[in-house]
Amino acid sequence: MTDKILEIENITVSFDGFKALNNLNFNMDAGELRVIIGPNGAGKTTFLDIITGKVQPTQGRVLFQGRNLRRIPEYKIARLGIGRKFQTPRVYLNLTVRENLDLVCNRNKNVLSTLFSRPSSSDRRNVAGLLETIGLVAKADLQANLLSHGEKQRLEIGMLVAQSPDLLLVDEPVAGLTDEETENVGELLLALAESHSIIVIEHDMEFVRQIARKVTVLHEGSVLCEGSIEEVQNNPRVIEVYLGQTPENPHQ
Ligand SMILES: Nc1ncnc2c1ncn2[C@@H]1O[C@H](COP(=O)(O)OP(=O)(O)OP(=O)(O)O)[C@@H](O)[C@H]1O
Repeated sequence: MTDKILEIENITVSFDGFKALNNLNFNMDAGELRVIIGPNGAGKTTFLDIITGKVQPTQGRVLFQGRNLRRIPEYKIARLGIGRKFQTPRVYLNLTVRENLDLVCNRNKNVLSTLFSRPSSSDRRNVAGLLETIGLVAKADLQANLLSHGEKQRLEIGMLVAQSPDLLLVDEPVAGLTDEETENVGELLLALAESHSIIVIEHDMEFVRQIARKVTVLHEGSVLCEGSIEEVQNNPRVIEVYLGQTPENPHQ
């Protein structure tokens, strides 16, 4: 048994010779909430793609709970316990919040039987608990198209959690959200982090400060540095990469 939920060893991903990931090494303990930042084109999305099996590495390997994911198809990796939340919410807009959650809580049944049969008492408990967790109890019977963007994001995170993943991958969850919605999503992720391992990719530094314990900075397909938000923000190489210039020498 390993206490590492994820180990990424010497991963390179080449697209026609261009290395989107370049000899990248990364690992994460079970139970961690890790935030990944990096300038545009640093390789953040590709990093998630190699974990979920959407992209196969040119070189290197990904171990999830000690298991090599090489050549395992995307849908099987999802079943092993890796859930991914994309940037734009993918909820069923014509269903209510509760129906959306019912669907995933009953994912072994088909859509029609889920909608037209009475959910079992354990399913009801699950859905009630999830509604509570995502803060949408009062909106449970509202159609999802009437939710705000932030509420849709929270609903989709709830749908992901309903599938009981061991590792949650969350891609820019607060892009386009108001400050209040951003804070709500942050609180939700912090609550989920008590019982899940989570990787969040994010640009919004205010949000990163709200949720981050440990931050990994990607640059040109490799890990530039890791540490607390303060360590990372004060790292001269990070400053250089973000500003695109060498920081001024304070002694000059
Ligand atoms: N399928 C592909 N074919 C060719 N190049 C690609 C492909 N996917 C990504 N890239 C390139 O790889 C690099 C890393 O892309 P990636 O989307 O992973 O970066 P990112 O850090 O997520 O960027 P952003 O913050 O802009 O979303 C970029 O230069 C991108 O153009």
